[in-house]
Amino acid sequence: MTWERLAALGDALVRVGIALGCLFVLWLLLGAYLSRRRPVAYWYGYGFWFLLWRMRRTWSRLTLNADLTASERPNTGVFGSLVVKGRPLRPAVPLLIKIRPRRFGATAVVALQPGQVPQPFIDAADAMAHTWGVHAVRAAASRRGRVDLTILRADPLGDSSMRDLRSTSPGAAVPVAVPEDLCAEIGNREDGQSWVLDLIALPHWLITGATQSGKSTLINAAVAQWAARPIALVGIDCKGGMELASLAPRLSALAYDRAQAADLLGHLVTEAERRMALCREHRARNIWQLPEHLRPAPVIVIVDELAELYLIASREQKDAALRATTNLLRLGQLGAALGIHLILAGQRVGTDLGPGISALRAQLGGRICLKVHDPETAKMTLGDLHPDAVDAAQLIGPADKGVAITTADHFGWVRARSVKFTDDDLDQAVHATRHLTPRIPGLTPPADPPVA
Ligand SMILES: Nc1ncnc2c1ncn2[C@@H]1O[C@H](COP(=O)(O)OP(=O)(O)OP(=O)(O)O)[C@@H](O)[C@H]1O
Repeated sequence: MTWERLAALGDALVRVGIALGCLFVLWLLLGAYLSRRRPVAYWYGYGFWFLLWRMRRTWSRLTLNADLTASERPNTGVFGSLVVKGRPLRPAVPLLIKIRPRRFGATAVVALQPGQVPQPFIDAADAMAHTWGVHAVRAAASRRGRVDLTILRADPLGDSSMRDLRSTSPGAAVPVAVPEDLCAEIGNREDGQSWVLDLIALPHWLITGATQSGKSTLINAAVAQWAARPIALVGIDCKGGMELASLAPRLSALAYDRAQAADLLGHLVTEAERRMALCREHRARNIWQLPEHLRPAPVIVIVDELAELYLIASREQKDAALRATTNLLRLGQLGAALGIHLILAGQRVGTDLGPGISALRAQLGGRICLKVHDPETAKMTLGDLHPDAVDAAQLIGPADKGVAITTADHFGWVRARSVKFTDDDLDQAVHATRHLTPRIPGLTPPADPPVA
């Protein structure tokens, strides 16, 4: 090869090198622009591929260090009279497959080795998040032999700015309720989906949270949507009506103390029995199977400070408390199919409220636990359905307003954050929809604002 040809080749190589360098710089600049302006596009174009590379590169070491491997041969041996157990010499690494990008991060599936169970993978979710440098990893076993991983690239709950939740325009009368009316979108879930209170899927809810944790904000965000639909809202606020008074114009009834609550709940039990007879007569298994012209309005009973119904200071209060809590339990048992739903909120729920509280809790399939001060409330709210969620609930900090652990479809539970819904938003929604307030037999709408 002559000197000229070598020089020409060198020249060409330098030009290719410069072109590649320019492309690389352009690629970096585009990445920097997208990461600031278009985070989702950045994730699909850049972030996810870095994560994929990182997951593939670290998977074997991660499984080894976190004891997630199986052994191809038994890892016990007999030496004389001793049985020795050790680390397998040839560990079998479970397969990491189906790594797919998603808006919120990624999903992947772990194919377990024979003899492995999902629990160690669920426990090691934190180790995975640290290794891959992501916000969180959730592991759930939905199928035999598989563990589904949901990888969250960042905390999607950081922003709780209010979106337009009032999909049904307030003021527009809708004559007959349909099941979808019972869904209220109240915020964002950690997996990037909307946080929806769906009273058809889960008819009754328990919401716990210390003072200033965000209970009212969350309930009000739901109420604003229900108010715009043909749904009766009923309030029980034994703190003298202080919390629910702002809903009064749109409430079909409001009780300010335990005796009034006992009467109100008694009327609702009678209404449940009337609906039951109606369903029986028309061979319907729930109110949604009734002909439209006969279908009664769904009723949502909102109880603020549940403990106030249970705690008694004197013998006279005992009778009212017993009536109120027995009626509440009956509604929990009968209400779901009859369109009577319970949203029960409180700062503290514990076994000290009496044996009735556990029976009531068993009827409340939907759970929301905001920041609570005592482990028992977190356990009472989540422990019976999702024992592994109790620790997550206790990690919610006092500054995490509106952040909660909540019941969720296929995950079992998920972290979520409600929208920031202001008192002005609520006033607007309540006043724009007051003419939609349905009449329920036996209930009288509140006439005037309560006197505390
Ligand atoms: N999702 C959210 N994002 C930001 N701030 C929120 C959120 N939810 C609630 N807050 C704020 O937290 C504070 C307390 O909220 P809220 O009144 O709903 O709490 P609470 O649990 O009902 O309190 P209390 O039991 O004392 O009535 C309010 O200032 C509210 O604006």
